[in-house]
Amino acid sequence: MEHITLALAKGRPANSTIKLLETTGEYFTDLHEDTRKLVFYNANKTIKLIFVKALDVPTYVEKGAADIGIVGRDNILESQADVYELLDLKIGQCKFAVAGKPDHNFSDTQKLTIATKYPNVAKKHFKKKGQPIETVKLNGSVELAPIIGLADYIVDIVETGSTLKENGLIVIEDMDLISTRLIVNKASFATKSEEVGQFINQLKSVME
Ligand SMILES: Nc1ncnc2c1ncn2[C@@H]1O[C@H](COP(=O)(O)OP(=O)(O)OP(=O)(O)O)[C@@H](O)[C@H]1O
Ligand SMILES: O=P(O)(O)OC[C@H]1O[C@H](OP(=O)(O)OP(=O)(O)O)[C@H](O)[C@@H]1O
Repeated sequence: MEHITLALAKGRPANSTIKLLETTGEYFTDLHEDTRKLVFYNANKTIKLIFVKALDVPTYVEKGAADIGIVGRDNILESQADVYELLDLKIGQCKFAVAGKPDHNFSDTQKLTIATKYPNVAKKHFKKKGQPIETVKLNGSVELAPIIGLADYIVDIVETGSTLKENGLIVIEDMDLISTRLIVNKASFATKSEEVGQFINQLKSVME
């Protein structure tokens, strides 16, 4: 059988994903060592595991540099990559939301400024509503933007809601539900169907 390349998002959900892979019996040499290595192999070298910045995972998969990717749906939506999304790993569950100050009072016709790590997601959401916006791309601490006056609203991830609460913000509108998903390159889905199918079934069997 051909080997498959699996791109895993670095960051918060990585540890749970690795645990899930190990539950299927796949252990990766040196993975738990204190190392800067980014490429790992399972025992019989049928899986090459690469660690990639989360937003790059859909790009690796779309371009075929990885056959399979495991990454948050937030990054899949933001990347707009043309890939198959085949499995919800139910890890890293949160949601996208529009949030702002409780006393927000902006007219619908006014062009709103939205601060976000996810400008494509924000643009798509407000376009559907016919609301003109301008986005300000931030890379973290997004909740600061409405407080400081950098933006009218934010589009960000909400999990427990405590970051919003502690900064005096509220959810104004719920958006998409997010969790860690398995995505597959369209060509690999056809040419490596057996390997890809087996990998997905292994995961499914330990999730039930
Ligand atoms: N409360 C949460 N806040 C942020 N991300 C969450 C949360 N809960 C689950 N997630 C998932 O975890 C992923 C982000 O993890 P993390 O913040 O560690 O990534 P990161 O690599 O630091 O991100 P960045 O590339 O923005 O630096 C998100 O893509 C999302 O799918
Ligand atoms: O609803 P909560 O449980 O409070 O979680 C949501 C917060 O977590 C994320 O930030 P992260 O910790 O990734 O930090 P960041 O500001 O660097 O993006 C997200 O951007 C929110 O700020």
